[in-house]
Amino acid sequence: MLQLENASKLFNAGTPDEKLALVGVSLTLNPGDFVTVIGSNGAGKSTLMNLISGVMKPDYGQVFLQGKPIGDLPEHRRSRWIGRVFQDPMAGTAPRMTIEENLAMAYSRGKRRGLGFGVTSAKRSFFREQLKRLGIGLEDRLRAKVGLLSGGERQALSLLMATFTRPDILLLDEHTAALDPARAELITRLTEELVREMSLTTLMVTHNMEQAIRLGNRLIMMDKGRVILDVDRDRKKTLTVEELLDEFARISGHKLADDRVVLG
Ligand SMILES: Nc1ncnc2c1ncn2[C@@H]1O[C@H](COP(=O)(O)OP(=O)(O)OP(=O)(O)O)[C@@H](O)[C@H]1O
Repeated sequence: MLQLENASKLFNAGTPDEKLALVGVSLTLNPGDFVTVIGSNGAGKSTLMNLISGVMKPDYGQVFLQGKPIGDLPEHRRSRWIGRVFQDPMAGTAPRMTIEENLAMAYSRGKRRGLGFGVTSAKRSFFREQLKRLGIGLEDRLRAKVGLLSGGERQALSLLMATFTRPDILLLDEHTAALDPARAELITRLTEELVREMSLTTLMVTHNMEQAIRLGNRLIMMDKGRVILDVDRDRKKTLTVEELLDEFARISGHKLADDRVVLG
């Protein structure tokens, strides 16, 4: 279980650029929750992800994972429990290393020290088996350099690397936004499959309203550093994009200003 308790983040305190990016956000993700996150530009979505993953610490409030405070732990210490996939396919993998070396690196996360990044034959067959699940033939290219893969292939690999150690929390940061529609659809399908098979507790930021409604069991809406609406499974089942946007405007007092919005 992940909990944010009254988490706030202030940038450039005491300067003319001071910005309260998160304002006392309290949020609980129950085991197996798959929560989609939408909001205006600058609403605080990335900051929320950064506080959870440990890229930055909250200025006030706390983050708890399985009941333990983790707000002071750096990102690398949290990475054994928290997997993250970014929008940029270049971000999650090491381009000069091979597919199997990348996988070995991800695999060693969260394991006891001393196991190293080495690729043993047992690991290799495990990796091959995992890659097969993606259904895009990467299992036959274990020794290919990751820099040679297409954006979609890299993103599929990043997704696998972020999930195959079964993290307590999976953070998806607009992870399909930089892909063409066909590849975005492939990554979305893989995401749904992996999350379902492993019952991963997932938080996914998206600019695609239709996707935000269709995926997962909860949807949260953010505006000006606050969570302004938390939509449950039942309401989500019947919600339309139009109703979602109307609801946003009703609660926030303004239209959803998202320059990358995709209605569906
Ligand atoms: N490192 C930083 N230094 C200063 N201000 C920042 C920093 N990171 C974010 N901000 C500001 O905090 C606010 C929230 O930003 P954040 O990136 O979390 O929003 P977002 O909801 O992810 O926006 P978008 O959808 O446009 O990517 C914005 O006003 C942003 O300019």
